Amino acid sequence: MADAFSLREVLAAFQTCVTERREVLLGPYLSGWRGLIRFLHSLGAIFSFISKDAVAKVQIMESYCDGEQRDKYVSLQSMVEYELANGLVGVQKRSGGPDSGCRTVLRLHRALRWLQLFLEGLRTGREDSRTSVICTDSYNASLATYHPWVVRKAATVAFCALPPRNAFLEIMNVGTPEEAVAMLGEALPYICDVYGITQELFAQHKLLDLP
Ligand SMILES: CCCCCCCC/C=C\CCCCCCCC(=O)N[C@@H](COP(=O)(O)O)[C@H](O)/C=C/CCCCCCCCCCCCC
Repeated sequence: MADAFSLREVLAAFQTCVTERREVLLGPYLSGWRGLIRFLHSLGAIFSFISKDAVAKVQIMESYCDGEQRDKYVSLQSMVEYELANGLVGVQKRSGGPDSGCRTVLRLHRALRWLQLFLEGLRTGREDSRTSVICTDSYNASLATYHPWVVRKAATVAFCALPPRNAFLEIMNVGTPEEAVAMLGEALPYICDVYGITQELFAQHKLLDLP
């Protein structure tokens, strides 16, 4: 099936994100997100409010990457430099203008922290552990801080629909649960690396609290 989720492709995308100069390339970064969103779609309509928001953010970034200033949106580093130098990042409050690349990536970046915690929880969890609990714990330790009550509530209800851990590992399309766990062990360092570089870059430029 052409559109089926492939953890291998997501892994390859996050792996090729980071250059030798420790820059994060936006092309593979967004293609990693596209792969994750494809997986989210396969989990059913209850997750559609989450995937809609993720798709919207990826689309904003794709429009910058394909737009007139595309050469400034090759990497996170070039994007930050360009948007800061040109006063495109609204550091005080949302201006009503188009969302900047920095603000949009920040939302995805925070979600990447959730993903890191969730995949680590899945990888190290017991066979009989509940995916919904792993997901809720990871969410509460990361993204939930930035979400209003109503979003937190809706997200927590949706998590209850997640299949048990082994069924979840099977739908990841990698093979047996053991093979999926091994692949998660391979994937996580790349995701952590992308997260760490982005965190440092945004902290350095005081961009971690963009409204
Ligand atoms: C390796 C395979 C297994 C794991 C596959 C996981 C697939 C996950 C795919 C996508 C993750 C969703 C990313 C959501 C981005 C949310 C960004 C955000 O925080 N947006 C909020 C703030 O935006 P602004 O208003 O400031 O523009 C927005 O309010 C959010 C609304 C929607 C709710 C977001 C809930 C996020 C829950 C993340 C957990 C996803 C659960 C997936 C279950 C496996």
